[in-house]
Amino acid sequence: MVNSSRTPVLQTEALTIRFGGHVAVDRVSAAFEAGSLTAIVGPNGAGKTTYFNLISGQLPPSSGTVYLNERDISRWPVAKRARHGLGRAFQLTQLFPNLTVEENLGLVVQARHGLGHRIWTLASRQQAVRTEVESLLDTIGLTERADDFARALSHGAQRRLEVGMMLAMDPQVMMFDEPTAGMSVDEAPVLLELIHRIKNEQDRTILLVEHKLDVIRTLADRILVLHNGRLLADGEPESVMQLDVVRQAYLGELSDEEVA
Ligand SMILES: Nc1ncnc2c1ncn2[C@@H]1O[C@H](COP(=O)(O)OP(=O)(O)OP(=O)(O)O)[C@@H](O)[C@H]1O
Repeated sequence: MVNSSRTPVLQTEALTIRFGGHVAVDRVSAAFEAGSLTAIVGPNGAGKTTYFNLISGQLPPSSGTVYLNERDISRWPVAKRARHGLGRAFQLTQLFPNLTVEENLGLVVQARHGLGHRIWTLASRQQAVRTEVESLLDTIGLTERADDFARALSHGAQRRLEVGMMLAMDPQVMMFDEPTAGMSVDEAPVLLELIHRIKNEQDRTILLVEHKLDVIRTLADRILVLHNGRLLADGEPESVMQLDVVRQAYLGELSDEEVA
């Protein structure tokens, strides 16, 4: 449940981007708190992925602001946003196919420790990295596959390894754009369960672009509905999904004039 008295970790204020004459994201203001999972929904072309790109830094806004812990990060490049706690699954983290699962995780953990703990001895640093990698392997359910090459994993397991690599960066915010796209019916629930656990066990702020209503109902504390780049509704899933305007827009039955 979102507690509105807490300071948001992430916030967008009148965030807007135009492509020529087309406004793909149109003055979207929303705040996201620690420990919350927000699903961003809307018909095809509503602006969901573009909104994500503006938050993670792949696109610069035409106007409006993105705040991370109350700092204006609107003009920061992707890598700087990532270093300051914005993690985006399957984009910022790239697997090394010819390294093992354990080595992939170790690289990210090592990079973080190397930067943050220069005064440690080599031995204590190596031990800390090992312990953290073991814990990550357990979290993503790949302990048994630790010595396998990343390229040998199934699509679903590779996505879980990427989530593990993102977790290794210890982000405050985790963004997932249709995380189960292209997964088999066996693989999708495993990844969703992992996202659920991350949400429950850790105080992460999670943003999820998702089309599947059952997934949204299971995972989300809150739904943002985008339509033609505008924020059409924002609230708890059950009440938002009841709104006629949302049902019609979500199903694509509403003309642009009716929601303007
Ligand atoms: N780089 C770009 N240049 C021009 N138009 C763009 C660009 N990126 C997105 N758009 C347009 O902005 C609108 C929003 O696209 P976006 O991909 O964000 O929608 P979406 O809600 O994520 O859709 P889907 O559910 O189909 O992925 C679309 O009309 C799209 O064509």
